[in-house]
Amino acid sequence: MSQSRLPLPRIRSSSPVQNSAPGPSMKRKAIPEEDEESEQPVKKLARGHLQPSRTATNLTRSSNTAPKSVTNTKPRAPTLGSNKSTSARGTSAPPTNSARTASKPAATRGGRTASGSGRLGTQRASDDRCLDDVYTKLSSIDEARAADTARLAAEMEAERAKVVELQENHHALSRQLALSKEQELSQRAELTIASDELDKLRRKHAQEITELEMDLQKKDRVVREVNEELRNCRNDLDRERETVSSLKSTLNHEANAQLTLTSENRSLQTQNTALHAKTDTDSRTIAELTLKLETAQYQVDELRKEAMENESMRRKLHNMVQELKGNIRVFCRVRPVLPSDVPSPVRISGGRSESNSPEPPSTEELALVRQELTADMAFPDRRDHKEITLWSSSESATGQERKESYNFSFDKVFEPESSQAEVFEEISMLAQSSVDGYNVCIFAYGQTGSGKSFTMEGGSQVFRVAEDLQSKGQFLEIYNETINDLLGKHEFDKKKHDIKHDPKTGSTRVTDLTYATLLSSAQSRRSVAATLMNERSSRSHFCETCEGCLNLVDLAGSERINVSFGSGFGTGGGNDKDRLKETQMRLGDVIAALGEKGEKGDKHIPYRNSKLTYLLQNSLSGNSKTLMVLNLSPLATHLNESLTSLRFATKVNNTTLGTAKKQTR
Ligand SMILES: Nc1ncnc2c1ncn2[C@@H]1O[C@H](COP(=O)(O)OP(=O)(O)OP(=O)(O)O)[C@@H](O)[C@H]1O
Repeated sequence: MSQSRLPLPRIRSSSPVQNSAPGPSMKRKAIPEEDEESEQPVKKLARGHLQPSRTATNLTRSSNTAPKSVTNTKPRAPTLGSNKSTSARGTSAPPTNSARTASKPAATRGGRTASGSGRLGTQRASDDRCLDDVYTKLSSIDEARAADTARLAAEMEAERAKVVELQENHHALSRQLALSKEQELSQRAELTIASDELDKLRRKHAQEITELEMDLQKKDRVVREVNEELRNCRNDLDRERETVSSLKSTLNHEANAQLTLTSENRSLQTQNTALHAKTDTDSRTIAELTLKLETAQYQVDELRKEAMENESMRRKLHNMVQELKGNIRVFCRVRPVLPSDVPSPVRISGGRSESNSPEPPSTEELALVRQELTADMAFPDRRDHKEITLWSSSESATGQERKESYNFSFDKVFEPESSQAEVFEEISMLAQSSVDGYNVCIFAYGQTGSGKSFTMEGGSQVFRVAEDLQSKGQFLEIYNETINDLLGKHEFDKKKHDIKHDPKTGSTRVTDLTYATLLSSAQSRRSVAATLMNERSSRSHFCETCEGCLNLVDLAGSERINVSFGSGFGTGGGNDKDRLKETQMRLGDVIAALGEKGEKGDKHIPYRNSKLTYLLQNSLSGNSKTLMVLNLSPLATHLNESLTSLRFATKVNNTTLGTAKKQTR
């Protein structure tokens, strides 16, 4: 009963629902759904109708859905009469009495008959009231239903109009669809044709592309070649640019130089103008000077003539002086004490041999040691420097020290402190004679290490005269009675050299000797050997000859040969020693014979006894000027040797060679 009091308007158009099931609640639910379903397609159709420009496919779909929608939304005709079970509620007419009667329950009627009449009457009255109420309600329901029906009819009408409209739309759309299909077909045909054409075009294009690709490859190659060429061109260009830039800089440089030159040129032109003016002045001066010069030249010629006459006079006088001095002269030179003369312990410990002090010796200590080492000698002639005195000390038989003095006098005595220049000063006087055309022989004599070579070669001063004499010279050494060409190709040349004298001219010649200009080349090849006595000892007799003008003789060590060779050399030493000593003796013999000849006049001179004396024959004869330089060691240990040398030199000094003759060529 409570369900019958639900709001009635909501069940007004539920005729299809009436068939379905039992409860009114279900009816209420179904109605809105159906309404919505039936309304939705209509809305859709309306939208579809409003969009007729859709594609053919869309249109087809729309046409498929449209009829369904139409079907669904087709308004149903009222089925009031057809549904018997709902006819009472489906119609709007009020229910009839018969129906009301028929609807009275049978049980109610039977019960009233069976019970009491009072209670039944009451009961019937309330039932009637109820029934009246129901009828009242029913009549209001009927009214509402009638209103609903009218509204539904109106709605149905509207729906029908919509359906008609939709159908029209549908027809229009169908036509449109057909048209579209036709269009589609024609378009498809066109498409096929277009596709064929496209295929053709594709093939054509493919062919064209192939050709183009080939062309492209060709062009690529060309491009590569062109690129390569371009690169080369760029490189060339870079090089050209560099060249251009360097040329530009050169150009700039040159331009600057040109500017400088131009300015210099201008200044030079100015100078030139000034110089021209000066030249004019100078020309005048020159003319004056030329005149003066000519005058001076005349005077010079006059003076030259005078000088030549004076020179001739000088030579005569010089020769006279030399002759007055004697044609054989002797110089004596004492060398200084050398550091090598000082014993090594003294050199290291400074003279205090007992001390191991590494300190070098003081100057005073060294002077003291030197004094101790030096022989007792003096040079008394302080003015002319012609004397030397030596003292020897010995023990007397009584055991007392006995001192003996020895005085010697020579043409010149040089003290240890004498310089090479001083010695040369004196020697050059004689050497000058060779320039004047005399045969000159200068030989150094003395014991080993006494300074012969030093005097003859030191500073090459003597040889300067030789160079003045003649540009060429011969250099030889006599070693073991064999002549060795010092300018030859080998150290000891194999050639046999002979000495040739020309009695007519008084000249001497050695066969197969090499001529040369330099003394140094000869000196380097000289046979020099270290001996026990001397660090640098020449054992050869060294001679230079030049057309018999000047002979410079550096003799081998004299008396000390015994000492130096005796302990210093092994096999063969004795042979050398004997020969050297023999040479000295032969020279002494010749000089002694020359001295005696001076006294006797017909004395035989043994020149041929040695190579050296034979070579020097013309220089040692009465026709030449001879100088013997006696070199002495200052050491006390060499005193005896020094005395022997001094005695030999005195013998030579006392020798008279006669008058020298001038060699004319
Ligand atoms: N006046 C001097 N002043 C300084 N040193 C000298 C002097 N004389 C000689 N000497 C030195 O003494 C050493 C020996 O001299 P040099 O070689 O001239 O002797 P030498 O007589 O030619 O010897 P040898 O006969 O053995 O050839 C050399 O070292 C030389 O320099």
